[in-house]
Amino acid sequence: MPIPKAELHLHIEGTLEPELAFALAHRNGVDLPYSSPEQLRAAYAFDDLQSFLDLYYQLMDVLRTEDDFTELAEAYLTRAAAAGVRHAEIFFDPQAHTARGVELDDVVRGLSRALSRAGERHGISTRLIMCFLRDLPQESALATFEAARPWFGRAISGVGLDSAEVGHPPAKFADVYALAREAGLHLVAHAGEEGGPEYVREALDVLGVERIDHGIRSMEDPELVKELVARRVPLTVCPFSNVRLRCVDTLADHPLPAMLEAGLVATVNSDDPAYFGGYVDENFAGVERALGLTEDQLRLLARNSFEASFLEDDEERRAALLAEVDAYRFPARG
Ligand SMILES: Nc1ncnc2[nH]cnc12
Ligand SMILES: [Zn+2]
Repeated sequence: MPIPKAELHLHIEGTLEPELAFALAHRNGVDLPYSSPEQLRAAYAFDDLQSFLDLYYQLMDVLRTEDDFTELAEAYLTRAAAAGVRHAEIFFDPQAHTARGVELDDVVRGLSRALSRAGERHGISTRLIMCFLRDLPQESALATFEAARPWFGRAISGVGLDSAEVGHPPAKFADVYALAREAGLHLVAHAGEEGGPEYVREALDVLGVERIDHGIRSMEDPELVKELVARRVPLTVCPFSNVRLRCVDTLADHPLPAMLEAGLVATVNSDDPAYFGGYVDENFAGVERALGLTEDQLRLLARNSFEASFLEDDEERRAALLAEVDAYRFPARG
């Protein structure tokens, strides 16, 4: 069994495997511009974040009903359990669905149904984080926030910020983050993926986020790194994603070892595993192989994932999961 871990950076729409996309397209009468799952998978060659997002938003069109969202999340949770995931904080993109005429309540109800069964079925505790699309105006995020209010503190635990980063700095969303803070929600944001370290700085200072999603470009600003270390702000790093979206040349060039060396609270996650070549266990195995990470470093990454998770309402579970990590024995290396 892979080492126990929390997955903290996972877009549920990014777990839509080609086979499920075709099954849902058939069920819902949606035409896909590909003839087979194999042909679709062959289109997964990206030049940058935008070229991925174009396909990601296009393929989402197959998700129409509450049941579709339940099936999507159930498939992820089944795969995540095999990856050693014991706690998952899952992103979703409400605006990408409501813009197509899918009701927010259907999305949340469908996802929640799978998430609420995950403890019993898969031994996984879960949280749901609603992301705002940063390439849309803040007014759209504000309207989404108000529509989602009935779910706060029940199905929805936090807000995040994703989609095209460059040209859409965190400060654009200062008002909606202030409201989310007042509502008692957790705050995270993608920053420093394609955008520079100034995006990370702004997410911390203006939005007041508790975690940074990606954050790899923080490494370009030593003062920022010092602050992230001192404040123990976690970074949810996604190695396969960074390579597939050409933020990093190859896995062997990934800054993860330097981040750990600097004392950052880095974690390893899969981002959009159906598109980027692997789930979180495969990301762990990939960095182990390409970067020669030691067992101590792998254990630290797993510990960091639970320490960075929003489990403060269940400290007993956090402690139990950390104890599982400490007791884990790695298989003999071949
Ligand atoms: N890696 C990523 N960056 C920004 N937005 C996203 N939406 C889904 N995956 C994303
Ligand atoms: Zn992401």
